[in-house]
Amino acid sequence: MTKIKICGLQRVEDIGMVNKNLPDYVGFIFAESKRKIAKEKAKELIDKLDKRIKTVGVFVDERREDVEKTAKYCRLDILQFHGEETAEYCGQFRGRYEIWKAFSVKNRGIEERLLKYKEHTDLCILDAYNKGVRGGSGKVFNWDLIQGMSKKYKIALAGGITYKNILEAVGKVEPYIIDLSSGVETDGVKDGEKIKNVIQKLRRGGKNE
Ligand SMILES: O=C(O)c1ccccc1NCC(=O)[C@H](O)[C@H](O)COP(=O)(O)O
Repeated sequence: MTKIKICGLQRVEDIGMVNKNLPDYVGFIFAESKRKIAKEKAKELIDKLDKRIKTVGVFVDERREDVEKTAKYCRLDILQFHGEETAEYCGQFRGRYEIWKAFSVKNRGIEERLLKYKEHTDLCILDAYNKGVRGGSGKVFNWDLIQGMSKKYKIALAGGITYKNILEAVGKVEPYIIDLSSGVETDGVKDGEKIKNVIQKLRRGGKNE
């Protein structure tokens, strides 16, 4: 069964929504973003989170010491690097945390990049390329560019996934995880109905619609 991550939680209400619907992972953005959260607030939310849900901290080109501080303080399970971090940088945290590295997909050259990180990371997130925006853009990329990739790499598919295209995404890319943020928001905040619908749709495979 494809796993699901809901990214960019910021409010106590968001925790209520995920606790009801139990995605496999939730993400907190510690980088510059409209979804940025302070580590103190993230900890407050994580303390209220259902223990069956794993926590992912999202960082962009952060100093190692600051990542360590935030990860320890919030007791994160997984570190997601969404910037220009090198494979060696990612590898420094390995063993203590699960390590995910995000890549924006522009062309078929993506596989060469994934190969460099394979030994140093646990999973790669394939996301849309958008000039000036690191993640959470709500834009879909051309999935043909990563055809067959999930056979060789452990992959999370991100970028513009919604209730409408989630099953097509799973069928075409066969990722280990589907990662969503914008697609479960209304007017820039997380929407409980959208979270429920998308998780049910994935888990029921489109049955009982
Ligand atoms: O979501 C953000 O605001 C963000 C900002 C900076 C770096 C990463 C960010 N998000 C990372 C994610 O894992 C998102 O879930 C992923 O990019 C998909 O987003 P969306 O296209 O909105 O579903």
